[in-house]
Formats: sequence, structure tokens, C-alpha cells
Amino acid sequence: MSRLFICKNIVLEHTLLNGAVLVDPDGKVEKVIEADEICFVKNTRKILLGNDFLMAGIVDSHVHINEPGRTEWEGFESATKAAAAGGITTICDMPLNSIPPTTNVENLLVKAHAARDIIHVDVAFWGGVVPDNTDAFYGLIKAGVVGFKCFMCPSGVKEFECLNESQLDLAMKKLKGSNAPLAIHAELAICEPCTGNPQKYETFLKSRPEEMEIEAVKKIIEIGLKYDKIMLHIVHVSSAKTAKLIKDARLKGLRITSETCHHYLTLCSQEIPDRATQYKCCPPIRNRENREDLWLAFKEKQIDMVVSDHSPSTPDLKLLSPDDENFGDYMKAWGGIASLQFGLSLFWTGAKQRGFTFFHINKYMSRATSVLVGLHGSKGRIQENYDADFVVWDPHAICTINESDIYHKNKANPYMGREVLGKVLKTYVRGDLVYDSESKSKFMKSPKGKLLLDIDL
Ligand SMILES: NC(=O)N[C@H]1NC(=O)NC1=O
Ligand SMILES: [Zn+2]
Ligand SMILES: [Zn+2]
Repeated sequence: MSRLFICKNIVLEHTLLNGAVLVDPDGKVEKVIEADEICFVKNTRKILLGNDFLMAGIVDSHVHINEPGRTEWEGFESATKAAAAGGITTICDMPLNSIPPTTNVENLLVKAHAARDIIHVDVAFWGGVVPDNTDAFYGLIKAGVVGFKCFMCPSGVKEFECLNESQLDLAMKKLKGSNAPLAIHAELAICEPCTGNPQKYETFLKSRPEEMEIEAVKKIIEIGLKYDKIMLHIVHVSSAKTAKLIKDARLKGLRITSETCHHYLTLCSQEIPDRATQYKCCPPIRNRENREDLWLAFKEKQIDMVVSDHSPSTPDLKLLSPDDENFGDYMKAWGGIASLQFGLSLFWTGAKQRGFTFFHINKYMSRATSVLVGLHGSKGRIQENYDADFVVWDPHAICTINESDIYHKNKANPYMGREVLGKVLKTYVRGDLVYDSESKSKFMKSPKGKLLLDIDL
């Protein structure tokens, strides 16, 4: 049966509409209509959303799910529940931290089989580039990966080796003209050895200065400019200076985009306590001034989107226990922040204070990310023929991030106890309810997510 979502605040690209969204039985948007046309629509199930806000579901193009192999860090079921509870309707899984990594079709199938039947939102996959797998690119593209990801410095896991300059050059050469973007972790290992107290955040920050990112991006641009049709994407930009370089390269004709993460926009180094390794990620969270410059970089069109880079691990690897001999050692702890579920509230809290609107949330968290991963024909907008992926939320609600409300497998995160603006009430994937904050069970018994791949399993 068709469904009619009636709502006073429907967030479209540039307008807030008092009206309704008609969704066909296949879960596609049939029509967006104004309030005075509602009475003409017959034979539908009406879903009354009143004064809540109805927005396109969030597309988080940067998530590490880690199953199989490191499922105790994060798995498809827990990650997609957290996503649904955060208003995210599509996540794109990064190729590393799982064993095997997504570096050939065989491995992709292993991951897809692990995910099948247990996902509460849609899941797409990035392929990985490691030093010797260019022969696997074609098969991975045919199977439907959304693009490729590589590292320019050690990734943190031994199965996913980083590329040197000539290997990066080769990857670009092979991918040019393919429509598959190459997403790059841009840090060059040019830093000095760490001295100082490893339990102080400042010590870690000094060991990974922004020059590592700046030099890496300069190198990427230099190589990229040799290849006409390569699509490049710089993941988790932490430094506002890097963001500017990326925009300048785009003005020179390079097809290059950038993302930043909620942690760089919300947190700052001055506020990070000693031994608080739940704040550790790479590149590191930088100072307050840089954080403000990152917000400005959106206004200057230097940053295109914002994602979670959700990359949790178990608490032992985060060295979070006072009983651990390396307790709170920033240099030794796992680098990666768990935040998948909080993206909408974190971004909105910071964005509203700085004069951004609902339309920017849609732009940076749904539309731009959908374009990056080639899903812009079906995801990221409330529009005819698009999937009816929706988040229903209250942008005025003030909530506290509590451990009991978190669905990530590993709950340690830098936001515990923080007050944020915005509460997700309900999430729909292809017209079906997948999360309901009011219900006892919150999630559906039979998960409704789909694998966004071009192969049959
Ligand atoms: N391996 C992995 O997930 N690394 C991620 N963690 C992080 O903080 N930055 C990354 O690239
Ligand atoms: Zn990375
Ligand atoms: Zn990542």
C-alpha cells in the first residue's frame, strides 16, 4: 500500500514545506505535495508527523564496521542499529579493519555474506587499494563498490598496507575514467619521534602536525593533475589549511572533494584531558582556532561534506582501564573515534550556533555524500523517484548523550554526558520504519536494510 507522510516541516533542498510525501508500495517517493493537496490523495496509509521535521535520511559515507575478523570492535548488526537510531539510512563501509579487508571480490563476498539479513539500514562498500591489488579493481567495480580507499601512512592494521608515491600514482592511473573515486587517508609519515609524556594529548598532537596532512595533499594534487579523469576525495580533513589547498586544486581543474568529521567540528585540543584516549584519532583533533576555521571552510566551499569516520575498538586497545600498564597512553592507544549514532545532533549543535540551517544538514550529510558514492539518483533527497529514506526528528530537543542509549558495540566515546541539540524520533528506510524512539524494542524484528551491490549473493 502507498503511504502518505504528512508533516508541517519537510526539509527540501531550499524550502521547508508544509505538506506531505507520497511513497509508493516499493518504497520510492511518488510525489511531494503541499498541504492543500492532501485531501485529494486517496487509498493511502497516513503517517501523521505533525510539527516534527522530516528530512532525507543521512548518508554516512565513512564508517568502519570491521565484520568479520574484528566483529568484537563493531559489527553489521550493532552498527546499523546505531545508524538507524542516529537517522542514518545508508552507510558505506570502509575496506579495512575487517579480516579480510575488501581488497578483492572474494573478500567483498565474505563481507557481504556476513552483513546479509542483519542490517537495519542500507549498506554500501568501499573497495581497498593496497600495494599489489590493481588487478582486482575491475571486478570490485563491477560488483558495485562505491569507490576505493587507500592510505599514505600506516593504517593501524597490518592487513591493509599503505601506498608509496609510485603505488599511489599507479592506482590513479588505473582508476582514471572509471567513475570510482579514490578516497585517500592523507598523512605522510614525516613526523619526528615523540618525546614528552604520552598521557598528555599535546604529546600526541605534536607527533602528528598538520604538515603531515598538508604535504600529503600537495603530493596527491601533484600526481592527480597528471590524470585527466581521476576523481579524488580526501577523507577526514582535520586542518583548515588542507581544506583550502583542496579547493585551490579544484579551481585548477582537478576533480577533488573533501570531507571533515564531527569530531574535528565539535572538539578541540585545548579541552582534551590527560589519558582520555577515547579522543584519539588520526589525523588528530587540533586546536580551537582550527576548529573555527573548519566551520568557515564550509562557507568558502573548501569542505564538501561531513561524516563520522566511526572507527571503534575494544576498550583494552583504547587503553582505557586504570589497571592497564599503558593506561591512557595516547601514543599506544587505538586511533579511532566511535560516534556513528550522534552525527546529526553533533553537527546541528555546532552548525546552528554558527548560522547554518536545516538545508546545510541535508547538503553536507546527505546530498554531498550521496554524490561522492554515486548514489545521487536514489539517496540523499526527498524527491520523486528517490528512495523514501527519512529521518523524523525534533531539532529543538536538548538531549544528553548517555551510555544506555548507545547502540554501538563499544560505547566509549568523547561525547559521553555532552548536551546536544536535536533528537531523532523515527527513521524510515524505503518507506519502512526501522527505528522508533517511542517503542519498547526501538528496532524492527526483521531488519529492512539492503546491500547496495550489483551482484547476487
Ligand atoms: N584503521 C582505521 O580505522 N583508522 C582510522 N582511525 C582513525 O582515527 N583514522 C583512521 O583512518
Ligand atoms: Zn583514515
Ligand atoms: Zn576511516
